[in-house]
Amino acid sequence: MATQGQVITCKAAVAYEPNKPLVIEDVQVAPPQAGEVRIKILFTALCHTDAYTWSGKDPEGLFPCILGHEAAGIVESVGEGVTEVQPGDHVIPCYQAECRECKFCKSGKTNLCGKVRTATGAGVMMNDRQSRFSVNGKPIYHFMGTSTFSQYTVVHDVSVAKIDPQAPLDKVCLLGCGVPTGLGAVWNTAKVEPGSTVAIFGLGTVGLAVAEGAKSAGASRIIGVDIDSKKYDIAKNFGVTEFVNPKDHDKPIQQVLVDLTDGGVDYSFECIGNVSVMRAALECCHKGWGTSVIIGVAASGQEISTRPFQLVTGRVWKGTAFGGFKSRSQVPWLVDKYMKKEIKIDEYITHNLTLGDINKAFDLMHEGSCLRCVLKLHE
Ligand SMILES: NC(=O)c1ccc[n+]([C@@H]2O[C@H](COP(=O)([O-])OP(=O)(O)OC[C@H]3O[C@@H](n4cnc5c(N)ncnc54)[C@H](O)[C@@H]3O)[C@@H](O)[C@H]2O)c1
Ligand SMILES: N[C@@H](CCC(=O)N[C@@H](CSCO)C(=O)NCC(=O)O)C(=O)O
Ligand SMILES: [Zn+2]
Ligand SMILES: [Zn+2]
Repeated sequence: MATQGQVITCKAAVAYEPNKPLVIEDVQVAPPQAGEVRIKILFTALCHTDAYTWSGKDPEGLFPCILGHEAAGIVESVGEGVTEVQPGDHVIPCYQAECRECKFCKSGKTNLCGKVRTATGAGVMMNDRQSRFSVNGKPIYHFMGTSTFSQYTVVHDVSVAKIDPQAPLDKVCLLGCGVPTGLGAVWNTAKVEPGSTVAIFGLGTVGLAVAEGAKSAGASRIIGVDIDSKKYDIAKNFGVTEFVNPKDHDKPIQQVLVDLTDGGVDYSFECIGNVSVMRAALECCHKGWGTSVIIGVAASGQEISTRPFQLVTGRVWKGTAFGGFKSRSQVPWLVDKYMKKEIKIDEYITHNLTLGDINKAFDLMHEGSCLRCVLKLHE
């Protein structure tokens, strides 16, 4: 192809400083080096974690950078030694890598991968610890190893899932983060059994995907907890059977749930990123076996606490990244499940805009009516 081996100049949204509007720039994207893949990003959604890093509260946040990690595109070119994808392949970039060689991958105990994590946390590529992005010669940091708010991006080959070319990229881009995270938190991390009682704190995309996963796992009661009562109408379509607004109660929310469920829920999920809610989510679990899964990302400096007695008496506190899914192996499987209509995606997409509207898309994210906004990157 004409662009292979060449620097590509394209449009990208650059975050120069925390909370300052993103700037659509002409960005130079260097060719992929050994073990790297350059992807033409066609569609990207916004996730709450992009807003979190942009806010300046992420201890790994680096500026200037190109945010974005929930996307789909087509491989433009590959670097030396890349064997598993080739130009023209349809792919989803994966912020959680899967190398199949490191001690994490080999352990069989986790979906975390250690191969490129130090580089992705430092906003650079492994090979030369440099960025492939620049504006007028000045480097721009990568983000989460994906940087999908750009018409072209460079990622490590261990961070690319090759998917069915028939799958609509404007939909399956959501399988880059929020939907798998919620489904996997239920299926892989908690392993919810049929008949279980479940509480979900926060009914955004992640919480609704937890509801969808819990329904498919056969949970008998799925209690949604949100401070925005408007969420209940939409949440019913994802499997939520009861709704509780903490603002309607004088008692602590954990007590409300314990009273509602004869001693507590079997499983709870925190899908907000609020450490007080994380405590409530643990403490609303049933004595002896209740398990609480932390999904929300809390700001730098925030810490969780509870009485150790809560754990001594059998409650279990867990966390999950990308729902425990092994990215390169299981994202294609999730795409196939969507194609067979076994999981929802379209229902999470409430807005469609273009890259030029990205600041408006972030504004929308803070409105209760927006679940996922998908941006089209090319005309
Ligand atoms: N662990 C992971 O791998 C992973 C992956 C994706 C997202 N996340 C994180 O998950 C969280 C949720 O993401 P999202 O995109 O669904 O966010 P979102 O903002 O769309 O949803 C959050 C919901 O929580 C509700 N809420 C806020 N404060 C509340 C409170 N005190 N009590 C009850 N409800 C409250 C809001 O009304 C909203 O409905 C974020 O922190 C995000 O960074 C983690
Ligand atoms: N740099 C952040 C990390 C935040 C975090 O926990 N990220 C999740 C994914 S959120 C996707 O929307 C994750 O996968 N964590 C595991 C990892 O980063 O290796 C911070 O320090 O707060
Ligand atoms: Zn995300
Ligand atoms: Zn690995």
